[in-house]
Amino acid sequence: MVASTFAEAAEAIVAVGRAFDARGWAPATSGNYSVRLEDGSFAVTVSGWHKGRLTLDGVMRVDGEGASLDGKRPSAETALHLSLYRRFPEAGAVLHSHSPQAVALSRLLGGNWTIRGHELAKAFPGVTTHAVDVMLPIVENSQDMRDIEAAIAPFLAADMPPPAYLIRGHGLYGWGRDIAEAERVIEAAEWLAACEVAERSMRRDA
Ligand SMILES: CSCCC(=O)C(=O)COP(=O)(O)O
Ligand SMILES: [Zn+2]
Repeated sequence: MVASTFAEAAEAIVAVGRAFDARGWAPATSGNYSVRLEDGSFAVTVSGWHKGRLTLDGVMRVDGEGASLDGKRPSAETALHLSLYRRFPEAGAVLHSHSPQAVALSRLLGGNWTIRGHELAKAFPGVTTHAVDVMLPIVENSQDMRDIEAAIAPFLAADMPPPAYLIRGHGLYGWGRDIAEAERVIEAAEWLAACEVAERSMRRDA
């Protein structure tokens, strides 16, 4: 993990918001992004901003409990970011996208999502071959972040934890050692979700 200053993190978060919005992964005011800072606090998006139109003002600092350090209101989903940082001390960034393909897939599947036989799975940290199943959990949505944290906790506690997870009817969470790695995880999961949805519709039509 490369420790960031707040200024570096805020610039990177603004750039991620533009990139995700350009790809249709941040409609309306959806999505949120965070980076672990060198002093142990976290840079996170301010709640309610359109993530494609973020400025440095739309990024703020919270402590490890999610308390605002600058009077701004952090993302409503800050607790989900912080639980990932607690579980993975090496994680330097957490990103959350709301794409149509990830949300559609989460609604189509009754259980978790197993990615099988895809070369692109090698974009996930630690995956070195297509010949391995990568399971991304899908947990139920809730307006109470404690419900989502409790639902994902057993998966994150596993010896081989997933590189990302989905919240049903809501979106995708991915993380990495730094924002570039977290972005790669989200990009791979989003592409794989689009592929899965396309494949299922082709099978249905065949
Ligand atoms: C209209 S988006 C609903 C809230 C959400 O899911 C999200 O990702 C954005 O919430 P935030 O408080 O981080 O702006
Ligand atoms: Zn969300």
